[in-house]
Amino acid sequence: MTKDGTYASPPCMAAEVCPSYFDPLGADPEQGRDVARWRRAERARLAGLREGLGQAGRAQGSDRIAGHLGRVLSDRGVGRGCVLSGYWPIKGEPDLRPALANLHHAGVTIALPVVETRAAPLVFRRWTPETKLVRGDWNIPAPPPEADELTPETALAPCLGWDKACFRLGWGGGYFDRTLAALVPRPLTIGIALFAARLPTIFPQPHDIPLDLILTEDGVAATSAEARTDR
Ligand SMILES: Nc1nc2c(c(=O)[nH]1)N(C=O)[C@@H](CNc1ccc(C(=O)N[C@@H](CCC(=O)O)C(=O)O)cc1)CN2
Ligand SMILES: Nc1ncnc2c1ncn2[C@@H]1O[C@H](COP(=O)(O)OP(=O)(O)OP(=O)(O)O)[C@@H](O)[C@H]1O
Repeated sequence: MTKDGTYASPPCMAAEVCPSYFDPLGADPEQGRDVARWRRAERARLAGLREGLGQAGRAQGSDRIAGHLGRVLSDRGVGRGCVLSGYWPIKGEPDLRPALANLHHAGVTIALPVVETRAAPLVFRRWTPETKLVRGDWNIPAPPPEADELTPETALAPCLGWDKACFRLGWGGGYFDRTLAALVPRPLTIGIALFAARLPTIFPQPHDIPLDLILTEDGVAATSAEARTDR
């Protein structure tokens, strides 16, 4: 608004046409249920796709992603003294454990995500190749409760599916979205995915937070900055 009480540009009336337009909590609950059902089916399909690659196919993909990851991190100045969170692979997720060990030896502090409270943000705890992991929620190996709690500046997020706007489909707990919503400042988030797991859209819901970039065996497949200029 200008000093004389007029608007510098005409007011936008979109909220009067569709009251939910500016209200992130105004999403249609029925549509939300349809999306949740569709996501469950897609998770099963995408997990099957990964399964179908076999051990050797998945290992090849992991090695290629690890190669690209090294470059992406050094391009963005992630190195000695930085805190990076990885993940311990489950259910055919790309296995970046050798890359995490190499980063540790290069002086990067590595953390792993831990579900300490259900339906709450993840906690990140320090990992080194010597850390004895314990079985956490969903049987995911995680550092023990006495490992140092860290705040990652860069976070790797394994994706079952992804879209060009950098939205991620995970295992359905909503953990990464809750975590990114709570972390200030938000870490640089790198989705780790197979190129074939690309979806035209994940039908983003109000709680979904886009990642900064998606890294696949073919290299950087999407970036948030690119998604913004696409609009
Ligand atoms: N390797 C790895 N570690 C990770 C993640 C990951 O995606 N991969 N996570 C990334 O976030 C967190 C764990 N994510 C989880 C996601 C879902 C459920 C779970 O209980 N899923 C239910 C379905 C939930 C629902 O549909 O509401 C289930 O399958 O029974 C548990 C943990 C932290 N660690
Ligand atoms: N910030 C949030 N606050 C409260 N609930 C949330 C939040 N983010 C996600 N959720 C809940 O989590 C549920 C699952 O979310 P979604 O389908 O996006 O999971 P996902 O990203 O695939 O899972 P994950 O991150 O665990 O791998 C949603 O239905 C939503 O109710």
